[in-house]
Amino acid sequence: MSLYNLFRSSLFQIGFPLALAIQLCLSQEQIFTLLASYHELVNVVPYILFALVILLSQPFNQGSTGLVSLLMILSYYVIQNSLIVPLEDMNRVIFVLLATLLPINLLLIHALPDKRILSRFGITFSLFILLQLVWLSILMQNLSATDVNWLWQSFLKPLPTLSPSPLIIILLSFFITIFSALILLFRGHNSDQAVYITLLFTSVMFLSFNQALMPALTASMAAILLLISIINSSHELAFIDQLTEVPGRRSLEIEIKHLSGLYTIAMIDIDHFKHFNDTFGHRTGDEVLRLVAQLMNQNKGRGRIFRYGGEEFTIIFKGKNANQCMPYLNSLRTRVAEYDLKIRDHTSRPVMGVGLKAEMEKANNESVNITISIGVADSVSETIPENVMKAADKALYRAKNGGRNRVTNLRFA
Ligand SMILES: Nc1nc2c(ncn2[C@@H]2O[C@H](COP(=O)(O)OP(=O)(O)OP(=O)(O)O)[C@@H](O)[C@H]2O)c(=O)[nH]1
Repeated sequence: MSLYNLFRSSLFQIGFPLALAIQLCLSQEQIFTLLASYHELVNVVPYILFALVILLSQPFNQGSTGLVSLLMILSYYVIQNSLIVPLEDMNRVIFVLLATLLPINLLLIHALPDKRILSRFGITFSLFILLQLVWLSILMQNLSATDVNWLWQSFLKPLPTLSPSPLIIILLSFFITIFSALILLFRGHNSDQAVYITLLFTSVMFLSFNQALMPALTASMAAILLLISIINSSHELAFIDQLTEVPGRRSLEIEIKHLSGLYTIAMIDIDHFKHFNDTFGHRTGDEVLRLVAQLMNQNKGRGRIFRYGGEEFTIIFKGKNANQCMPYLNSLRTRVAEYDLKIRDHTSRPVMGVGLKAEMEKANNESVNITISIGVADSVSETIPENVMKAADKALYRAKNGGRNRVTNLRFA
C-alpha cells in the first residue's frame, strides 16, 4: 500500500486522531507545565482556528466541516464564558445540555447534505443551532438549583473520582463516537471524517473537563485536524483522479517539469476501449479503468503512475533507462491480459444496440479479457522531458499499429 493510500484509508483516518487523543490524555501534565505561562493565549487559539476552518470551508466546498466548526466555536464560547469548574447548581445544567446536544448535533451532520454554510441549507441549519441556544437560556431561567441537584444525583450518576462528567454523559459520548467511527469506516465521506474527529475530541474534552486548559487543547487539536482535512481534500480534488484514485494530469504536468537526469516514460493505453464501452457500458468501462490502475499499483516497478486522461495512463521511472523497465512493463501487460474480468452489473448498463445483445449474453456466462499497449522512451537520447513524452507517445502509436497488446520502444523497435 502506498503512503498516499495509507493516509486515505478509513483505518488511518480513525486511528490517527484516536492516537493523538490518547497521547494528549497521557501527556496532559507535561503540556500544562509547558503552556502554563501562555494560559490566556491558549484559550483564544480555538476561536482563531475554528474561524479559519469556517472561512476555508466556503471556497473549498466543505460545508459540513464548516458547520461542525460553527457548532464547536459556539460550544467553546459557552464553555469559556458560562461554565465554571467545579460544576455546581446551574452550571451542571449547562454542562449536561451542552454535552448532550453537541454530540447529537454533530451526529446529525452525518445525515445532512454537504452544503456550504452560506447556502439556504447552511443558513437554515445555523438558525436551528441558534434556536437551541435560545431554548437553553429559557430553560435556565425556569429551573431552580434544587431541581438541578436532585436530577444530577438521582439520574445522572456522577463519578467524581473519574471525571466531572456523569456516567450517562460519558456513555453517550462514547457510543456516539463509536457510531461515527463506523460511519467513517463504511462510508468514508470527507464530512464523516470531520464529524468523527470533532466527536472524538469533544468526548475527551467532556471527560477531562475539570483539567486546566483541556477544553482549549482538545478544541485546538480538533480544529487543526479539520484544517488538515480541508487542505487534504482540496489537494485530492486538484491532483488526484477521482475515478482511479491515482494522480491525475495536473500532477503529471508538475512531475514532468521537474524531470532531469536518467528517467523513462511509459504511455499505456487500453486496447479497443471504445468498443468495450459500447458493448458493456460506460460503468463497466470505469471498472476496467480502476482495475488497470489497481494492477499497476500492485507492482509499480518503482515507477510513479498517473492517469494521463481517458483510457491512457503514464508511468515515470526515475533512475532507469527504457531497457531496465521492459521486464516490468511486459509483466504488467501480461497480467492485464490474463486477468479474467467478470462483468458484474448487467442491469445498470445503458441500453445497447440489438447487434451487441449476443455479445452481452455471452458475457453473462464468461469472463472478458482486456489488453493494453505500451509505448516507452527514455532520456538517454532525448533530454527534454516533453520530447521524451512525445517519443513514448510515438512508440505507443507504433504498438497500436503493430497489432496492440505489446510494449514498444522506438530505440529497439
Ligand atoms: N468508461 C469510461 N470511458 C472513457 C473514459 N474516458 C474516456 N473513455 C472512453 O475511451 C474511449 C477511447 O476510445 P479511442 O480513443 O477511440 O480508443 P480505443 O477504442 O481504445 O482504440 P485503440 O486505442 O485504437 O485501441 C472513448 O470511447 C471514450 O469515451 C472514462 O473515464 N470512463
